[in-house]
Amino acid sequence: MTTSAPNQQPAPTTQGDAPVINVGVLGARGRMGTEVVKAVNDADDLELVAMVDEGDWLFGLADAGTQVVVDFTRPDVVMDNIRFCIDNNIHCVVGTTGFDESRLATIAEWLAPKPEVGVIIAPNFGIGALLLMKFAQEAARFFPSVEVIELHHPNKVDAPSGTAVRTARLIAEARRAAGMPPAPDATSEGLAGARGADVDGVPVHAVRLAGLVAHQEVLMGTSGETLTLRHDSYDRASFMPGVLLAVREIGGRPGLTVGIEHLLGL
Ligand SMILES: NC(=O)C1=CN([C@@H]2O[C@H](COP(=O)(O)OP(=O)(O)OC[C@H]3O[C@@H](n4cnc5c(N)ncnc54)[C@H](O)[C@@H]3O)[C@@H](O)[C@H]2O)C=CC1
Ligand SMILES: O=C(O)C1=N[C@H](C(=O)O)C[C@H](O)C1
Repeated sequence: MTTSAPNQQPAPTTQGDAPVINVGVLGARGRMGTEVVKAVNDADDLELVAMVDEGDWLFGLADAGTQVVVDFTRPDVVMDNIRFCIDNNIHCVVGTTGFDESRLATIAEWLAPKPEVGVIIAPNFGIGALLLMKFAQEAARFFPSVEVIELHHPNKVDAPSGTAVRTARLIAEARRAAGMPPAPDATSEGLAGARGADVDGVPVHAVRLAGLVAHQEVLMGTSGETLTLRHDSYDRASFMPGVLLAVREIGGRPGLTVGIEHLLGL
């Protein structure tokens, strides 16, 4: 691990002729953090310089010469982490959930005086999940009815998932753009929550089940037919190509980027 003075971008090391990116992982002992540590260690062009988890000193990131932080922590701590990274000129690839418009606006304000720093907030790094969102957006205008079901492991801290919220919002935007009225629904809820959470007019249902990792279905319906789109992450390795892509690209993408679909040309 290398060290450098805080508040300065460290000089990159090299792997052959290619510069090596110094990576720090926040939430390094968690389910996703552990997988990121493995993926970074396996990549020739990346060097793991800092592993930080709850109770560790954030300044360790700057002291180790971190150029890009990957954050998989918790919604209640992630904003402080991002603030620290921006203040210390460290690019930030964030997979942690819990971002609404107000949080995104705050990050944009923090970034304003730091035009060279990049923050990528990605609700999902899985290629299949991103394609599902894209297909759902495409299909939305053809189906008056739509519901989202997300299914996850029971240790997940939040509900609904960040991916489900993003998917529902993208579908709602596509419906509005097509001038569609709200989805038909004559049901009155006998028990609160029976129809799921309302995200921008789209019902979102959250299932928590032992044995699952991360899964999502979008159900669409019209007269006499339905369309079901489903994505399954069976292993957290599924998120790693997207995470590494963001780590490699963020240096060339200053400012705030939401989602990695543009990095993939989607
Ligand atoms: N964008 C994506 O593709 C994905 C996002 N996620 C999201 O990532 C987040 C983490 O998920 P998991 O790894 O399953 O959770 P986890 O609970 O296994 O890991 C979180 C880790 O963060 C640590 N932590 C807590 N506070 C911290 C702090 N202040 N500084 C540093 N570390 C701290 C915890 O000790 C723990 O080790 C969740 O918000 C989850 O929804 C999960 C999978 C994929
Ligand atoms: O906590 C998880 O596991 C996941 N979180 C993200 C989310 O909330 O969308 C991404 C993926 O669904 C796995």
